[in-house]
Amino acid sequence: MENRSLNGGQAVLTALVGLAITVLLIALTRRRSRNRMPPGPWGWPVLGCLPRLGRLPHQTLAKFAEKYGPLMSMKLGSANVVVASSPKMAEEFLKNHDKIWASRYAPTGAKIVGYNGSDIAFSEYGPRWRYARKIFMLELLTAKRISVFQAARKEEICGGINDALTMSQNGKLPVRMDLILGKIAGNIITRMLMNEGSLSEKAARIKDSHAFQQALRDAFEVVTNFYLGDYVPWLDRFCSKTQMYAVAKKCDELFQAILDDHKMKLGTAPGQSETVTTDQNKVQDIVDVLLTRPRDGDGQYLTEMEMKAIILDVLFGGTETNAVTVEWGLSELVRNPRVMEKAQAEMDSMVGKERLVEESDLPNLPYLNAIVKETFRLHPIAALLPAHMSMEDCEIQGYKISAKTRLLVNIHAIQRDPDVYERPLDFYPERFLGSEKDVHGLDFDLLPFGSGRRMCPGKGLGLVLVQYTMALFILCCNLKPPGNMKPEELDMEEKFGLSTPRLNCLKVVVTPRLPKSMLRE
Ligand code: HEM
Repeated sequence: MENRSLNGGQAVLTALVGLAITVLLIALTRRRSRNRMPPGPWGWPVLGCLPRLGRLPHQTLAKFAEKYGPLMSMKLGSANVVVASSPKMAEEFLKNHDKIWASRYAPTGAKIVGYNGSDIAFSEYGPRWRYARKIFMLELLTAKRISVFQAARKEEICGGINDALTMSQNGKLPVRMDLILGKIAGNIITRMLMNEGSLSEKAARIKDSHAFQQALRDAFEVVTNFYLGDYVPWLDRFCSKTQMYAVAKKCDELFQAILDDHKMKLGTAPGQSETVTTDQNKVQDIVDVLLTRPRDGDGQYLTEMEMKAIILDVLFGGTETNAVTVEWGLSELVRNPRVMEKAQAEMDSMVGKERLVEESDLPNLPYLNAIVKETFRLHPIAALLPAHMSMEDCEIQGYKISAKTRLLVNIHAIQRDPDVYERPLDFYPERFLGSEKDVHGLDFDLLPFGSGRRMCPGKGLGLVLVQYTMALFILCCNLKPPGNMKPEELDMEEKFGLSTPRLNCLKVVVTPRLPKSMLRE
């Protein structure tokens, strides 16, 4: 009897000890995961995972995510980096914890060319960034200003198509579309910045000069090129920055000349707009607006340096993005004649062949819009969003991520997620017909412009540029691969960078669908 009650007591004791150990283990596991970074791939000493990223880091990171999950962490050099690779994770960072992650990591090249973080794209989150971004969105790129330059866009795109047709000699010769599209986008954006009517001869020469185009290309390279000091800061002193400073100086001289020219015409200095009389009938370009905007109620105004940084943002943001996206879009149409024929049929039935398509036609062209969305999905300009940075510690999915961690959102992986998109690698615009899904930053599985506080402030202009350029090409030309190349043989290899262009430029033969004279209407 005594023995039995002893056994019973032992059993209760054992159960209690077991329970205590279980509770302790659960508590420990929870605590460890609270203090733990998300899982991720191994890295080398000093360089971390950098050598493992390869030529196309967005694709490598997508493969890592298949193994380690949609929230990964790793060291790139000595930098702590987290990578979000699913729509849910993108929403966690860009919506649920947006404020914490709204700062930006600025690479050295961007700091040097971008006036040490005075621009919008690479500046840290703070009052000056908020101020400049507000002006950018509410004063520079208003719907009204975008619409005022409608005729300029049409003229430049028609001019580019005309050039392509002339160069191709009725389909005999292949044409480099990167050059045609780069020129169209560059001309449109510089006209919005520096409208012809407001330029002196000197400034007009600067705008059209080879030196200006070259300086912008060089600056883009400086911002985009890999720089080891951005990842291993103690190696910074051994890396040469001479070239970066030379490019920055060249750009600054050109931007200063543009400002000075406008100032001379307006008779003003920044922050002294009270003295300015502007001709109400003249279309104000972006530089005019920057120079003539009155001081704010609290006495704030943009310094000349900030204005030049904004000019750089407009040139960078508005040119490469548009040209690269349209080049991908046209590549897909060349590779998929079925889609091209369907798009041309829509164009013929909605617009006809007696006139050119107008921007006001765009809402009535659902298939074209689906093509543009599908292009943004398969070929996002920012395959990885430019690195965001956390301003304080942040807990996500039970993982504790420390302040100053860099965030990469893998848009490439998200927009090819087989759980979201059936046959994700196919170019199939029909998937968007009748769907509410759009690119405005609310659908976390389609984020070509990002989302949240850092989302692209040029989305309205960017969309219309891509849609309208595609529309005019679809209406006015036939594009085919050169020689005996079959459409499906066109290579679609990517190059990694701030934008994600084609590795090899698109070369096609171009023939007219409409009389060439219509392009000069
Ligand atoms: C096809 C067109 C375009 C695409 C796909 C595009 C895409 C993007 C993306 C993905 C970002 C980063 C968002 C993030 O970090 O979350 C961005 C930022 C930015 N874009 Fe665009 N963009 C386009 C056109 C434009 C245009 C036309 C402009 C101006 C004229 C512009 C100016 C900017 C600026 C200033 C930023 C930095 C915003 C910030 O950091 O606060 N973009 N864009």
